Amino acid sequence: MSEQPIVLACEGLVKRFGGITATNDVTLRLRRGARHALIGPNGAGKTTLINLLTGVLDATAGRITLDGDDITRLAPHKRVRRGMVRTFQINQLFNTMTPLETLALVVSQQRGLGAGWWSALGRDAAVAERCAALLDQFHLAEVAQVRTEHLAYGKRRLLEIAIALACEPRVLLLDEPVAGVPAGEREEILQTVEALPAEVSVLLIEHDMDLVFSFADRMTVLVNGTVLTEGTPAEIEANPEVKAVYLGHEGASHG
Ligand SMILES: Nc1ncnc2c1ncn2[C@@H]1O[C@H](COP(=O)(O)OP(=O)(O)OP(=O)(O)O)[C@@H](O)[C@H]1O
Repeated sequence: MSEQPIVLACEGLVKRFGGITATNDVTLRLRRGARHALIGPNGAGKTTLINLLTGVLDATAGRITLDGDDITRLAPHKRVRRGMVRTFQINQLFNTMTPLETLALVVSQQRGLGAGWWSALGRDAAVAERCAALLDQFHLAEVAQVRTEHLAYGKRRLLEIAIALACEPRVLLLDEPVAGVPAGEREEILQTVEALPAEVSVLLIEHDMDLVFSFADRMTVLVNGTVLTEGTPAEIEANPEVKAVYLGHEGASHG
């Protein structure tokens, strides 16, 4: 893994909100095909960092590069076009659409078919095939025609990841995929996340330590906006500083 080139990097990234430094000199490097987790207690600055990487927030200082190109000041949609995609919470989805319609919209948009998405699904075999493959991959085939507002919560979270993947990302920022998902529906999401395409570089932000430790081959621990340490899951688990930070929180041990 260490031989793989760096796809996404931030160097010395800083974000201040008035007197609060939410991101403090953060350097992070994501290699091609990475399974990298970003963890940290509540308020550590994970959401702020994701917002900086995606361009929702402007950095106060520092630099972000994608495939070596400086994207620090690039608009969010242009970062998506360059292959960096994040998952979005369900409340931003079209609730009255079905998973099939939603994916057809994203896939046809992605292929430059624009507003002709619905007829594209009927006429364009490639769009229909891609939608069918995504529905299959994300365990959504049997609910493909069900309006999203009627889907079980776990299925909605799967649809969120399917939508992100429909954008053909090279870098996927996976934002708390199992947050709020009932126990009985978690396994399906864990399996699906494990089965994401190997060539896609994934940065996972997650509180669930079972998922983090089963998924990640590299971890960065953020505390008070600062990188406390970075390492393999074994190194992170054995690190007394990490343990101390998590005491009284959700616990950095798993299983
Ligand atoms: N728009 C803002 N204005 C002022 N302060 C902010 C803003 N956004 C975040 N902060 C502060 O920055 C710090 C980091 O917040 P952030 O939401 O990034 O943490 P987090 O690690 O994502 O937390 P959680 O796991 O609870 O979601 C917090 O102290 C928060 O209060």
